[in-house]
Amino acid sequence: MSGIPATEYPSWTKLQQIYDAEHSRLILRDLFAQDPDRFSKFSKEYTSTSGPDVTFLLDYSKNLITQPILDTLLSLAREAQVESFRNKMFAGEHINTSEDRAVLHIALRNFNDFSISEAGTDEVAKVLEHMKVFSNAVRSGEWKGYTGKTIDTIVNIGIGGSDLGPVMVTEALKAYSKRDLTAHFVSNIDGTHLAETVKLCNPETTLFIIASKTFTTQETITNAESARDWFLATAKDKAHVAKHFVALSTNTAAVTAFGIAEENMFQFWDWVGGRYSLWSAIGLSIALVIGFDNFEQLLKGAHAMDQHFLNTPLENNLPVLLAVIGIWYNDFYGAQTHVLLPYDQYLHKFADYFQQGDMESNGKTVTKGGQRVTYQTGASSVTFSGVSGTNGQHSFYQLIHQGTKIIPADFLAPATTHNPIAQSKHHRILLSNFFAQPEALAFGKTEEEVRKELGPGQSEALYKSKVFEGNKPSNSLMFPKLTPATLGALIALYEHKIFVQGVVWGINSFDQMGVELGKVLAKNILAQLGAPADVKGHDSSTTGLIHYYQKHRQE
Ligand SMILES: O=P(O)(O)OC[C@H]1O[C@H](O)[C@H](O)[C@@H](O)[C@@H]1O
Repeated sequence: MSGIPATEYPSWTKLQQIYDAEHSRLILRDLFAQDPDRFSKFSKEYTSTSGPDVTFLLDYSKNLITQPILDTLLSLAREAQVESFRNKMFAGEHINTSEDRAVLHIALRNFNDFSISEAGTDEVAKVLEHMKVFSNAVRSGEWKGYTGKTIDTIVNIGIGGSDLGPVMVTEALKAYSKRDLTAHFVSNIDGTHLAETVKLCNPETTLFIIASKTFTTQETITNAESARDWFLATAKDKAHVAKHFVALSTNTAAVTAFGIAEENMFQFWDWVGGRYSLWSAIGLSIALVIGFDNFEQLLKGAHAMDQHFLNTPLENNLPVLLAVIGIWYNDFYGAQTHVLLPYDQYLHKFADYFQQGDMESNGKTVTKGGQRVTYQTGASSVTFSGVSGTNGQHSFYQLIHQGTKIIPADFLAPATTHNPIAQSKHHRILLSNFFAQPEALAFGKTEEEVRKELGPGQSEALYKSKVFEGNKPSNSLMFPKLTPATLGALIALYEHKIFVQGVVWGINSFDQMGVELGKVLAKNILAQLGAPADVKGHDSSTTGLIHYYQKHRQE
């Protein structure tokens, strides 16, 4: 985030030279054969030094790197002043320069460990207490709906960062959930999302949580207003809204104007980016589903990872290692994609979540200094979403194994499952795939092996089609069990990875101007949808599409 183009660092030039001279010789089969200690050299175990016990193993030995390459990648990080910018973030400096804001999601899980002089950071504990009292009251049944019934359903209405984090975490920690409280998440402006959700709700026992940092997001406010209409169609009296609607926001004026009392508003601050907000009041639905104590464990697990990131030399710093290895593929191998592949059904939304985290943070073409970059950013950004476990193997892995593209992958899995059904037979099968896939990707299958396997007399085309070139890189990350604290640490690990990449690329990882443009354009068109004559100022394609809609709509 220095704003200096990455190409100006001496290590960038050196990496390009190394790539040009050596990449054809960087063959994982050979690298492993040459060095029996490769695994121990290129893997690290993380153990938390504060808070709840969290440990995991990061194996990065199946990457197309040697020690000199890794050293040069780390030099690049040093030249880009990653350490200094990391310290600035933790100190509350306004590193989000385009919006002149601090970037302090780390303050939300800091538990007064280190002091930060930014307005609002002193209020974090108060909001956490508010969340605790409220979530306990709802979970215990003490908080009643307008007819005196206990709340049994919550509906979080939010989009982007005000949706994806709570969705991902409540799914990931379902094993810790309160079974008699059902949670729904409505994000899409498509009325179908709300309509299908309220079909499952009883207005007397449903609590709506309106989650929006700005409280101006069109989708969220429209969904919230329609939810309120749906509720009032039964409840009639507007005074009942207070028992069934709460807000999570930085915008008190807009929340009160909507009709939600200030005491039912959970505050956060402009230094919390939307895609980094699950640790804030935006996590209220998480606290409701898994209980406040577990929510606190999530925060503490993340805080311990923050300390690791802050205090560990770069060569042992796990977010930094993931970041620079990602840069190696993105900027020197030209990789367009990076996949997150959790072998854990509970983590089936993990990639969805980091799609926003990575792509909205680092999908930028200009540096902080305003120069257009000449290299790829937002790298490792496109993730395949919605899959976990072996499901992906039966859909898109073919392209990773035998396609023409290089797609680096991160495999994640727990050693122990929360659901050891059939004496953990399922889990052993799952994990055997977790071990087998990175191995197959790295080492492939040679033509010689295929010929031996198939025997003579087959067509040449068949022999060739069964060859796996291998040399496809991956990281493997294994943890004992998916606990709230472990999940917190994993999320923080990837958050900091994204931060480090942004610093090296010289971009601002904390604004999202691209998203803003879409909002403005849609608003203009919305005003023109009435009649064909209103449709003005568009290209012939857009005009044609709007005219087709106007001809065929039935409202
Ligand atoms: O929480 P809100 O203010 O409603 O914003 C919701 C989302 O809006 C936009 O899409 C931003 O790019 C996201 O970062 C944000 O999470």
